[in-house]
Amino acid sequence: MSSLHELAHAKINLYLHVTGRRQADGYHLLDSLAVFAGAADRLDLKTGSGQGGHVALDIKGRFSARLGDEDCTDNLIVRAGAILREQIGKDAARSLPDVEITLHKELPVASGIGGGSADAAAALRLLLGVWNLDLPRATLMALATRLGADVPVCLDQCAARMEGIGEELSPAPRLPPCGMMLVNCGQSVSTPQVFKARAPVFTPRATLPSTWATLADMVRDLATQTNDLQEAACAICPEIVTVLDALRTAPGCRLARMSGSGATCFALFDSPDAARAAQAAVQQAGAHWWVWAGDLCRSSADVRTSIPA
Ligand SMILES: C[C@](O)(CO)[C@H](O)COP(=O)(O)OP(=O)(O)OC[C@H]1O[C@@H](n2ccc(N)nc2=O)[C@H](O)[C@@H]1O
Ligand SMILES: Nc1ncnc2c1ncn2[C@@H]1O[C@H](COP(=O)(O)OP(=O)(O)OP(=O)(O)O)[C@@H](O)[C@H]1O
Repeated sequence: MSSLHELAHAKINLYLHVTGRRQADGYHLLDSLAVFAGAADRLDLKTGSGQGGHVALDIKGRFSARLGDEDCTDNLIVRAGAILREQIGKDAARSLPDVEITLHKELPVASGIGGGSADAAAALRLLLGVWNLDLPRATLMALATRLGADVPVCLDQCAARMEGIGEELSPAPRLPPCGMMLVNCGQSVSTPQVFKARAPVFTPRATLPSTWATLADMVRDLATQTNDLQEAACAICPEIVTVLDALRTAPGCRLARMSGSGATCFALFDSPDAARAAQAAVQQAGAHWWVWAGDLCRSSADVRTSIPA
């Protein structure tokens, strides 16, 4: 019996422009810069004795109750297993070992930091390894996109520019040293509801450099960009405004903004230590808030993934 582990890091949208809309299915076309924070869920996998590639899921951790009531067949981790079995076909799937996955759910659910997507991507990485599957990268990316628009970027967990509906990935500018704080007020926000509620205007694609040498350079550029979902999310969940106020007035905060479709907001600081130093002040503004401070993953060396390039 082998035991494997993967971290599923939080995805943060430093900016998010809605640039258009896809005719076929109404999905929105995006231009976004996704980065990954040290905050993460953890997946532990053990192989079982049976065969057929069944994925049994047990959920623990701070936010497990948010998923506990749901039928695990809907969980993106179980769906990742199903999509891989479907890809290789029924006959080949029959000989796959069954697995038991424990999800330690430490990221808030439906919160704009792609926790479910990161879990799905981590499950794909684990299952590819334990089932010894060698899928072409393009096939894997297509499967990931079927699981969710955020899943492709979560496969590598490297900072990337996301375009298309999120599945067209290109390298991000080189990131400067900095620290990050994440705050979630505890209210789940539905991604489709936020997309539906936004004003029907589009923002052009951003112009990005190849490198940001300093945080000041990055903040100067980010200040000219927006999260086009922030206004709609604030209307649905007004406590986001309180969170943003607390972040903006925190000592050392250089920029504060909402991530994804909310409600989680992030703030950038000069260093992880500067972010951690401001944590208590922000927590005071909302005792029930989830507040995390630390590092941004700045290169692939900061995350452990097992997907070949
Ligand atoms: C807002 C972001 O978090 C930015 O990174 C993502 O675009 C959302 O990614 P996700 O949660 O993986 O989204 P999905 O599960 O694929 O889609 C949820 C719903 O959001 C809307 N949706 C999502 C992505 C997109 N580019 N356009 C959309 O309109 C659709 O109504 C869709 O039914
Ligand atoms: N493993 C999982 N973790 C979190 N949510 C999951 C998981 N599996 C299924 N879901 C469902 O997916 C939905 C979105 O969850 P998630 O936490 O990824 O949202 P999000 O942070 O808003 O994502 P995004 O930033 O990609 O929009 C939730 O409503 C939840 O019920």
